[in-house]
Amino acid sequence: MNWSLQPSAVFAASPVVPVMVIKHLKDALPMAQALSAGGIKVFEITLRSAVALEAIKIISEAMPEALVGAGTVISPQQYDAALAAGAKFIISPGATLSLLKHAAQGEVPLMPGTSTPSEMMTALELGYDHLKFFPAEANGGAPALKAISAPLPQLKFCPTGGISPKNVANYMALDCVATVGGSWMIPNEAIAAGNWDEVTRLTQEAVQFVGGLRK
Ligand SMILES: O=C[C@H](O)COP(=O)(O)O
Ligand SMILES: CC(=O)C(=O)O
Repeated sequence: MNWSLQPSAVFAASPVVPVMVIKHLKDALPMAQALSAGGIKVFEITLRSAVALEAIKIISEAMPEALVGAGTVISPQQYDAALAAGAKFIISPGATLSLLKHAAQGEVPLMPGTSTPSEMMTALELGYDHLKFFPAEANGGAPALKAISAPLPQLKFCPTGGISPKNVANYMALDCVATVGGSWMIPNEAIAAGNWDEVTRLTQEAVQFVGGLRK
């Protein structure tokens, strides 16, 4: 890999990676600023909305110090589009061979989503050792990740999907976990109401709590 940034730097940047769904472009900057005010330095903007690429561009330009990446990238074409929009890293819910091979030749790191030993071994064979464990809770949560990762100690994970203050400590207790992804600090009601102070408050709480659980 000849990436401009190491995935380990993305995992190290914040104890929590906010999984952002931006439906309206007007929310892009206020959401990123509210998260930043709460202590977040890394942003995963999911390509789940029509304005996502534009949101990546706006936030990257306005906050050059921020590590702005794209999530829900499921094809080589989307990898290229996110890169062109300014994404510094790419996250996927899955690990197709076409995406793994494409990103291995690309400029920015891909953190593919995996949930089985075979997917993890395929990713490792192609040079990927920083992976997402997705969807974490639905796949058995921290006990499952502990068991799956035991024979694969080379791998580091960012578990995502169903993580909340109630279960996050179970993940952070694992040697293979230094950061988790989630959307609990960006509730839909707060976004709809433009209640960015609430997003900052929840983010501060999350960063302090999860940061305190780092080893
Ligand atoms: O698909 C869901 C995202 O990965 C975030 O998951 P979450 O909303 O359960 O935190
Ligand atoms: C959920 C996830 O991993 C993604 O949307 O990229």
